[in-house]
Amino acid sequence: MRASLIQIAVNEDESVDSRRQRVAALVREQAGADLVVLPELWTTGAFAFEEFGREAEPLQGPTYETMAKAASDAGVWLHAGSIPERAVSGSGSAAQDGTLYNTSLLFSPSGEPAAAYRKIHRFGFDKGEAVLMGAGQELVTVRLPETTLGVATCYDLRFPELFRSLVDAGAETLVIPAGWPERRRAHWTLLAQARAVENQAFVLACGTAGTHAGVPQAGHSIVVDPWGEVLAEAGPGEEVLTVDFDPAKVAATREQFPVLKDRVLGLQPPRHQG
Ligand SMILES: NC(=O)CCC(=O)C(=O)O
Repeated sequence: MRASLIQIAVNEDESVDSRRQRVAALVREQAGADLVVLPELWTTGAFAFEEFGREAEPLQGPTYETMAKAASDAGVWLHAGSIPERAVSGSGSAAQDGTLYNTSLLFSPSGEPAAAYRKIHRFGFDKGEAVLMGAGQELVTVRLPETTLGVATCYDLRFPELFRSLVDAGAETLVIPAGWPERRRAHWTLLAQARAVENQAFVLACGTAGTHAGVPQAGHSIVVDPWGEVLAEAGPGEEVLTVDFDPAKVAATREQFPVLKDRVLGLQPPRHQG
């Protein structure tokens, strides 16, 4: 299976619409890949909080339309990264009208919508995304012919229980678009490898490059196999990271080294001693 991770540079000197058209052209260039992955909030930048409201789109807005077409032109499964979504009536079970979400869009090779995932863990503690956006409530997996994707976004990477739930739901390839800052790059690489090893799954983690809102981005998109080996890693700048991998390695690793079968669930809470 061939995956291309497009590590987009998100700089303020490019308009959202120009970037959208430029990214669509990059997706089209990936014809021949099975899966193409874009980063988190690449229209605005994940740290450009003031842009979230200004650039928010309904689920089926301009980014959706442009990316659906790019997926079908290229004939690829496309994880189109995430957009600032402004929810409208009927756009999701728990959605409130007008609420913003950090929503990932996935398309089939014919440009049909395959899934939408609203980021569950919002970053920023008591500011930024954490206060501007609503939290997603639903896990998302997507069945491809070769593998089952489990979807998460950026800060979600720090929450291992989310990934274990995705694995319990059948995920074999964990896809993580991100806008991860340079100053925590060591965490990015370490956590991507940890999620691969503990879940015996492929991890495809696609970040942004460039600098927006004064926050230099880490780049260094990474693909890790179920044994924790790094199959490919990007540099700091804009880059298309292409990797061939064998999805059957997930089942083989889980069979040869069956740690997931040794999980002990439902432990008793500690008793007070002394
Ligand atoms: N956009 C994000 O979720 C940033 C996450 C981050 O910077 C971190 O976890 O560290």
